[in-house]
Amino acid sequence: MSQTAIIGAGVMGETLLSGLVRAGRRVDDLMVGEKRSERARELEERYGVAVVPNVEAAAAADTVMLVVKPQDMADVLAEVAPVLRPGQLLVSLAAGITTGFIEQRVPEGVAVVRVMPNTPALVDEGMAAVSPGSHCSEADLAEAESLMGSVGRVVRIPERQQDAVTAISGSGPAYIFFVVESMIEAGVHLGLPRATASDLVIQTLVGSAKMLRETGTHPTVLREQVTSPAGTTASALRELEIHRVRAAFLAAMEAARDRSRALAEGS
Ligand SMILES: NC(=O)C1=CN([C@@H]2O[C@H](COP(=O)(O)OP(=O)(O)OC[C@H]3O[C@@H](n4cnc5c(N)ncnc54)[C@H](OP(=O)(O)O)[C@@H]3O)[C@@H](O)[C@H]2O)C=CC1
Ligand SMILES: O=C(O)[C@@H]1CCC=N1
Repeated sequence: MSQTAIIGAGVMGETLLSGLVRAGRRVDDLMVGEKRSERARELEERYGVAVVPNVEAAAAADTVMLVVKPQDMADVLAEVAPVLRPGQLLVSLAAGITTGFIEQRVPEGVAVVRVMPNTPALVDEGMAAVSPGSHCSEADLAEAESLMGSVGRVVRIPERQQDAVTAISGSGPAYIFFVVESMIEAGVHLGLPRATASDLVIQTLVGSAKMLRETGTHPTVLREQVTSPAGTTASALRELEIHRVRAAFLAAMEAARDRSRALAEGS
């Protein structure tokens, strides 16, 4: 079995690690590169995985997953590049960082795949979009897809779409949680106990998501089915239109897309 290293075990790195373990990857075939010793101890205790210096992880692994912040990527690549060799696969999960950025900093012949994951991977409902770099074989791409497929769905996309994907599915869970928070607060304003409001909103979200997935019906049709003439939903939706919520979503996602582009330039 090939060895996989995860460099950077924060929120997303640990999500991936836990998913790979749940999916049956042998802990002996996994390792983590981390710099904080307290965090290293925590991960060793929680998963029984070896936590080693980045250089050791990069030298030993067949596949190295880079899960550090975009702003730390250049430093980490400078640290591990001297031990990388042709035939290894680098899978970057960092927002904004292009395969070209990585390829310029590692030895020629090292394959690079760019991935945009999301946090629902924690419950095996992740959405990951993968794009090959310029020296990437079908087998490399398949390995990246297999790793990400352990924690959810995977799609292949051209790299030029990655910034938009980051704005939609990468950051997307945060928008959904923001809507959920807002609806719970509204329920509290309307006099419901917080726990009741929370239950109502979460089940409404889960039920609606399941309808979207299982019926395949367009969201506009599903929304219209809820909206009785001169009814309660029509009154609510009119307020959302007056407050330009649709336009706000567009502006928000354009801002996320632009931020992803800027991260590639190191800002
Ligand atoms: N969170 C999310 O929803 C998503 C995140 N991503 C991407 O995943 C990446 C990680 O994000 P996230 O997990 O949220 O961020 P975190 O800050 O939670 O995790 C980054 C981890 O990298 C560690 N780290 C920093 N420098 C080094 C180094 N030199 N060597 C080893 N480890 C290092 C950090 O340690 P320390 O804390 O000690 O600095 C931290 O544990 C980012 O590039 C982000 O764009 C992509 C999609 C979704
Ligand atoms: O906010 C971020 O930059 C990361 C990338 C996508 C989700 N979280």
